[in-house]
Amino acid sequence: MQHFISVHDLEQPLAMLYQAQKFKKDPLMARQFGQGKTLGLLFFNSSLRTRLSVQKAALNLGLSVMIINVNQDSWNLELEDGSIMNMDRAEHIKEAAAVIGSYCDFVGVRAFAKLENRAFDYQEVILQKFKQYAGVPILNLESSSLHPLQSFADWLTLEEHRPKHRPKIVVTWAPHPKALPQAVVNSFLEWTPLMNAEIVLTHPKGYELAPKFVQNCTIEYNQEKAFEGADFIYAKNWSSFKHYGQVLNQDASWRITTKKMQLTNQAKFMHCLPIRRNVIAEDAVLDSSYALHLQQATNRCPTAQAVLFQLLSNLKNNH
Ligand SMILES: NCCC[C@H](NC(=O)CCC(=O)O)C(=O)O
Ligand SMILES: NC(=O)OP(=O)(O)O
Repeated sequence: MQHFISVHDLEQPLAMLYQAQKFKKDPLMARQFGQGKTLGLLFFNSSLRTRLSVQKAALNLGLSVMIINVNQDSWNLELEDGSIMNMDRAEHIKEAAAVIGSYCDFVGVRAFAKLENRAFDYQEVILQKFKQYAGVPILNLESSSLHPLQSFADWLTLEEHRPKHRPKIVVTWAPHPKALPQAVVNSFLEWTPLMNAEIVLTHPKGYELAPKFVQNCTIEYNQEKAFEGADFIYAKNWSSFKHYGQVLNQDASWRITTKKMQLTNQAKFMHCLPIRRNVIAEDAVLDSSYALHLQQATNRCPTAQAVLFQLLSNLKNNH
């Protein structure tokens, strides 16, 4: 694995899962593996879990970590080729990526969708330019359209709670006041073929996702019907893909409640966090024994560690 941009970069997904399970049991089992190597982490957007879990995973492997909040701590970056840079952007991504690549052995990048121009967002311009100009492996810390580190932690969490039968996983849209990216839900759907489960996606009309992400799931517009017999409820808000970046409704009847959870097969509740309480899901759901959101967050460490371990192994083999 040279880069970790999406699930498609995994050469042996099951081996990665086992590696994450091993790191969960014994986080320091390879504590010198990364000695002398440096991981750079670049954030164009806010983060709590990704920032801390990747840092923790790196420290467990003996890596050095450097973090920068781009646009706040450093210079505003120009992304367009050939632009005349006489406005507010002081540095071009070509130079910035090359410089960072010369200081770091690999680089993690978080750059959310701006939700203004669908084609631009889905081309993953920032990530691709880093890949092109940094000259080192790139790690996706949530890009415009994908969040593979989250999906990997979700997969580990699902495996820890897998019922004896083939589970039914329902991915449900839930209301939110702001326009959010589609990255988490796209990415989760992209990882579901690894999960040996029936996947049902439920959302209001107008919230259809990009066709390439919904090939392995059934779409059910009636949320209550979708919940019947579910073993896992994965809640997430996203803004419209079709009417790109728009909030089409904030219909509170889509909120996850204990009453709705009773329609399921004693389903576990999942969310990637951060979550707005009593908007996406009510307190009683988040404070219940069937809520897995904190376990998902915990699992961000061993899964990130497995990814870093694999990238490091590849680096070492190539030198
Ligand atoms: N990394 C996990 C999710 C990040 C982002 N959520 C947010 O921006 C929530 C912000 C808010 O609730 O105001 C998203 O949906 O992609
Ligand atoms: N779930 C997740 O990626 O959280 P952060 O946005 O806080 O990193």
